[in-house]
Amino acid sequence: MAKSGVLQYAVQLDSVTKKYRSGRNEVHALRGITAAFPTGSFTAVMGPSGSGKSTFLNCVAGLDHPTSGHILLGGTELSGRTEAQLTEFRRDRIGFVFQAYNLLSALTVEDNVTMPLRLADAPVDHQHLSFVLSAVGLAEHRTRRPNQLSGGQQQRVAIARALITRPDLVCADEPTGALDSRTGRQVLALLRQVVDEMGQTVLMVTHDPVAAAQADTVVFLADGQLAGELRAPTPEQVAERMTRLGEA
Ligand SMILES: Nc1ncnc2c1ncn2[C@@H]1O[C@H](COP(=O)(O)OP(=O)(O)OP(=O)(O)O)[C@@H](O)[C@H]1O
Repeated sequence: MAKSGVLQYAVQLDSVTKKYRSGRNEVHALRGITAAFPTGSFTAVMGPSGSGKSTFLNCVAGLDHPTSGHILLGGTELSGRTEAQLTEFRRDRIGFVFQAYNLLSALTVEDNVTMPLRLADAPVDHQHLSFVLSAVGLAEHRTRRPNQLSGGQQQRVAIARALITRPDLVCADEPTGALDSRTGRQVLALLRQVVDEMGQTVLMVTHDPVAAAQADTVVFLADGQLAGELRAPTPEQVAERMTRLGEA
């Protein structure tokens, strides 16, 4: 999203490579990725199985180290940081939404959502908490526990938890993978709303063309390299591109 006429990027990658050693073999999971994702944008990452999507997301989120290249998140260079610095960076600057909601069953909705603040020893901004809980439609359920919620509601808690620190980036890995299609659509609409109304930046890995079509842009990976992108995509265009990349 342009601010003061200047395009700002939440995430920038410059020539990022990742090699894994697997026995005697080297696997080139990422082969020189250069890309930039504007602040306030919603991007889906797609590609055939093994194309490097998870590696890409893990490197951007500071969960894994690139072998070479640079990643800037909110203007901060990730390389050269210690594990402790990366842990702190992730906690404060990145929100995560996974296929499995990863909620703590003994805690209420509200305590799950504020967990990242407690881990950071940061005070709870109650106004922001109420805003986030309302935004995800859980204001009425703040004292419930996860087992008293539907799958879609649990994913909403996870999204609220991802937003509570006002992160530079929300990383979503198959966020609708465990949901039926109707509930999945509601969760995607919420992610869309988070981008449009809160100005959040969302990067989402998905296998689902319908999910990807909610994004502003879909970037495709094939064999660890960028293989094009689609702006304002339709599910049909995404599915057709995936078929061409070798995945039905
Ligand atoms: N820890 C690891 N050690 C060795 N090789 C790995 C490791 N993690 C990933 N790879 C390899 O790197 C390549 C990219 O894997 P990655 O998981 O990023 O792909 P993906 O596109 O997310 O796949 P999927 O859609 O199946 O989840 C694959 O060849 C994979 O086998």
